[in-house]
Amino acid sequence: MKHAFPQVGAGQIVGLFGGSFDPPHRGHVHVTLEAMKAFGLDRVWWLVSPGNPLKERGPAPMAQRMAAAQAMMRHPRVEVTDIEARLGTRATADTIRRLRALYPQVRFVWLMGADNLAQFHQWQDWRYIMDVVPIGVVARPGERISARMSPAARTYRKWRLDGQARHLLGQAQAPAWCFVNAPMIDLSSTGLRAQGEWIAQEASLSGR
Ligand SMILES: Nc1ncnc2c1ncn2[C@@H]1O[C@H](COP(=O)(O)OP(=O)(O)OP(=O)(O)O)[C@@H](O)[C@H]1O
Ligand SMILES: O=C(O)c1ccc[n+]([C@@H]2O[C@H](COP(=O)([O-])O)[C@@H](O)[C@H]2O)c1
Repeated sequence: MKHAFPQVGAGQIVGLFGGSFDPPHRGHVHVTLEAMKAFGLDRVWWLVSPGNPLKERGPAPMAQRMAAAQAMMRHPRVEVTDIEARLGTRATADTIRRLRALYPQVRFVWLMGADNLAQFHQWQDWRYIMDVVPIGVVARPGERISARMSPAARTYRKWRLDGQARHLLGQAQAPAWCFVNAPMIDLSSTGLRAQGEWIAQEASLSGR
């Protein structure tokens, strides 16, 4: 039986990779695999968001994005979930509060691309997030400098783990964050939407 909430053993390190996934693309898969390897994660959960609080445009319907994400990300240690819709949370800080209460034995790590670190100080309760979960940031084309110079990176510069210690991030006590310069993939959902690739990609994933 498929459980509504992912099952995970005590003591496991779970990377939370939140996104609109509108549509999902190979960049998301790449970040997931790089992060799993770099930060010593046991599992990654893709949190398909009901809607980014900072984006005005609402995403495509959840069922469509979930189906496409499940087809795109097939890996035994990665789970694609609509848990935020089930919990009724949208802001990441609220999701993390709820997940920590639901899974007290699990160590969560928040994962994101460098563009989100550049904007992180605009997120609701962003300091709470920094203070309770380690954060793994993966390089994204064109975003290296803006991320490193961002208010969040500067405020928390003392707690940045050196790249060489990245495999310790999953076990680190927050605040702790790490930026990895993995090889980058220059893909975005915006670009795919502009090319009308959403429909084409969905059709090819579902074998139509
Ligand atoms: N090519 C990429 N390289 C690194 N990180 C990425 C890449 N694409 C997406 N991400 C990260 O994946 C997470 C989810 O991103 P999202 O679903 O918004 O995709 P996106 O391509 O950024 O979409 P959009 O163009 O609509 O903003 C974010 O943390 C984002 O930084
Ligand atoms: O909590 C916030 O205020 C907040 C603001 C912007 C983005 N987020 C989260 O960041 C993740 C990436 O969002 P997106 O739209 O860039 O894929 C997704 O899980 C969003 O819910 C969260």
